[in-house]
Formats: sequence, structure tokens, C-alpha cells
Amino acid sequence: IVGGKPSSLKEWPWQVSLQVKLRTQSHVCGGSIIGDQWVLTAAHCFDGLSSPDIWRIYSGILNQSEIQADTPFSRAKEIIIHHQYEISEIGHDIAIIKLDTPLNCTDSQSSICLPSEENTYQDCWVTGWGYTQEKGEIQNTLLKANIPLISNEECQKKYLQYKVTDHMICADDKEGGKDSCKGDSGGPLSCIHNGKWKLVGITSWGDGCGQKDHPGVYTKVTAYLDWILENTRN
Ligand SMILES: COC(=O)Nc1ccc2c(c1)CCCCCCC[C@H](NC(=O)/C=C/c1cc(Cl)ccc1-n1cnnn1)c1nc-2c(Cl)[nH]1
Repeated sequence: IVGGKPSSLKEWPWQVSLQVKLRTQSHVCGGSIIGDQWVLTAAHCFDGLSSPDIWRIYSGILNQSEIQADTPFSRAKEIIIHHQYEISEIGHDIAIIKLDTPLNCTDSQSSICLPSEENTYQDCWVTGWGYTQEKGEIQNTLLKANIPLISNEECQKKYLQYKVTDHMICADDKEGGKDSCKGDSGGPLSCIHNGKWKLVGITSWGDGCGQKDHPGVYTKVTAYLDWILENTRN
């Protein structure tokens, strides 16, 4: 997250760190708990990493330093990638992880609601352990940034070499400065409306981090409600 601030404990209890253990272990993507055995993230996180066995899902953590050899984690029972996904910039950048065992709810670990209808959300936040600048590194403490949503029409004008589809939603800090960045993808774009947090977007792509006139592009969750519900039944 560029231009963000450290989060506090229990502020974003749905945020998870998706890590891969090969020879070594490292953070790869963010994700959001949407049910006791369901995590919603970006499909691109699994490019070349599609085997469920290598993934470790850490929930209820604020700092990466809480992750030690003895720190408990969830395993992936199944990874469901949208059948139309190819690359982030084309869209359908959405995936569901079915956890091997259901998570218990605590103050620091709980799910976020899916949005029911399209809305003009006024108060949206991006969170993650990603870079704070393009040439950066994974951060220890979960960062947060309050970034306004912009219309798809306005977003398309900034990305003439791309097609910003109606299955995408954009967030832009006009001054340039607040944005998602490398390592944040898959994480939540959370908006609070009538006192309830809703998972409005999934961090997907952008041109650079925090550059002026380069909005962040997020998978629009309302466009995939049926797909999510169909794939989280069993
Ligand atoms: C020590 O461990 C590490 O350093 N881990 C580690 C460190 C970094 C990374 C990994 C692991 C995952 C790479 C593969 C999967 C994921 C591949 C794509 C992913 N993109 C993003 O997270 C955000 C993109 C993004 C999103 C919005 Cl909304 C706006 C601007 C964006 N950016 C434009 N340019 N940069 N960001 C990414 N993630 C990383 C990179 Cl490198 N790129």
C-alpha cells in the first residue's frame, strides 16, 4: 500500500496473508474471509502456483513477524479459479479458496459481507502487506489507505490502452499518492455503508503504484455474486 498508515489489531479481521512454501516460504497475495471455510482472492495469485498443497493461509494476524514455524495456518482444500480468467487486465480476476478446516470466529478473525447491490460507496479502504513504493518490499505491519472510488468512464479515460470492463471498479487518489502496490493483490477493497463493511473489490491491477492519473483497478465483487454463491455451496 502506497501512502497508507499502519492498521491496528482487529481492524480488518477478514484480511488474510496467502503464503507459498516451496524451499522457502513467502507472502504472495492478500485475501478476504467470506465464510468459515472460504477465502476470496485474485485468480492471478495462482499463476504458476496452482497446486493447493503449497499454500498456507494466515488469518488473525496484523504483523508478518507473527508468522513463525509454529504459527497455525489453514491449508487449501480446493482452489476455484474463474473459468474465464486469463490475465488480470482482461478481467475475471477472481478465485475462491476452500479451506481444509473451518475457521472459528474471534475478534481478530471473522468474515466480511458481500455487497448485495451496486452502490455509490463513499468510504472505501484498501489494505495489505504490499510494497509502499514500486521498488519496495513486503511490509511487516498491515497498512491501510482510504481511497475514493471513481466511475468506470473516468477510469477508462486513464487507461486508453486497456478495456476497463463493467466487471471492474476503480479507486483513485487524485493527488496521486495513495494506492495498492505489489503484494497487495487479492486483498480487499472494503467499503463501509450504513455501519456495515462490504467487500466491494478485489485488488487486481494498475499501471505503477500511486502515480497520478493511474487509478487502481479492482475486480467488482457485485458482478460475481452468482459465481461466488454457486461455488461456495458445498
Ligand atoms: C518476501 O516475499 C515477497 O517479496 N513476496 C512478494 C512480493 C511481491 C509480489 C509477490 C510476492 C507475488 C508475485 C506473484 C503473484 C502476483 C502478481 C501481481 C501482483 N500485483 C499486486 O500485488 C498489485 C498490483 C497493483 C494493483 C493495483 Cl489496484 C494498483 C497498482 C498495482 N501495481 C502496479 N504495479 N505494481 N503494483 C504482485 N505481487 C508481487 C508482485 Cl512483484 N506483483
